[in-house]
Amino acid sequence: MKALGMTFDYRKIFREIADDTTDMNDLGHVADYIPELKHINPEKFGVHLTTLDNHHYDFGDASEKFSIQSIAKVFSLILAFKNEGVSIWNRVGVEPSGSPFNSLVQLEYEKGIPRNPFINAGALVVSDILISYLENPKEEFLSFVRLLANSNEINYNKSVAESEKSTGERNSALVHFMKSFGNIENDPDQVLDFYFYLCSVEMNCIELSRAFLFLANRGTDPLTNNKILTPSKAKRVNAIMQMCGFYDEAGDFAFKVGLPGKSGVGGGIAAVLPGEYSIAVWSPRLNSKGNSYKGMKFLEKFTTKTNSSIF
Ligand SMILES: N[C@@H](CCC(=O)O)C(=O)O
Repeated sequence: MKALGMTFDYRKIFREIADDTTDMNDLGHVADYIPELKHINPEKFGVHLTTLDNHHYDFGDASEKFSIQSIAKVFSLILAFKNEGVSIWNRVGVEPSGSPFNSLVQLEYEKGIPRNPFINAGALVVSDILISYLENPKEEFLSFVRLLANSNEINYNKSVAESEKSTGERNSALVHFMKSFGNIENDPDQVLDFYFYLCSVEMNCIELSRAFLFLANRGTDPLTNNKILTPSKAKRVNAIMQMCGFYDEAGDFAFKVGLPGKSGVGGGIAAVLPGEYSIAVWSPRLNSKGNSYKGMKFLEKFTTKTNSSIF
């Protein structure tokens, strides 16, 4: 476990891996099912690592904002779990789905209870839970992400949210279908609107790795001492990331990288090594499963070179 207590020049390692992965630069495609995301420069690449003792290492476009998309599902889960407690698990499961993030098939068999909070159906239920008890869901969610990242420079991208809304038929089908099973309490349009906005949040690798840092430290932000989650809840969030954080490629990510993490179709990946660091990578071209092509490979090489893994 861990990086075996060794000290690494992480920036040098980042450079070496970047040089080593130039043959992958053209592999994969930028997500285009959300029209606004088509415009991203596919060549972008950034990485940032934050250690528990406040050391920072970056490379490339680490300070450029991008659409975090499904990575936001970790923040919404944390906010709901923090406030709602274990009753959340009556409405959403914790099993890997083994199917695409926007699949409808399992929901029919499983009577409207999504497999986990990171497939779209599960994140829509979590959005519904948040709407039920937050007075101003959008404002409060954004404040929470800003608190985690220790930055007030984080915002929704309205054009991305509205663009996804205009092509969001499948997510709309998921909400209505779950409502028919009684697993959505609020107005489906309100749930969808909140969900599209939270997916549209823009952050850079520096902010993302900062926001995930408390998950590497048993639920407490090591730099502010802010207790975000209890150690037990932080453990559970990490376990869900490990099992369900990479669509139907979670097994592959565990096998090759060996860290709990979460990806998004904007090309971002955030991951943590408990007791040591959090890391965020961004490269917009996606593989056929919807994960960042180069981001996955980069992290595989990184954890191999630094001998760091939870296993
Ligand atoms: N907003 C995206 C999120 C997808 C993702 O990043 O996995 C969707 O619902 O399709």
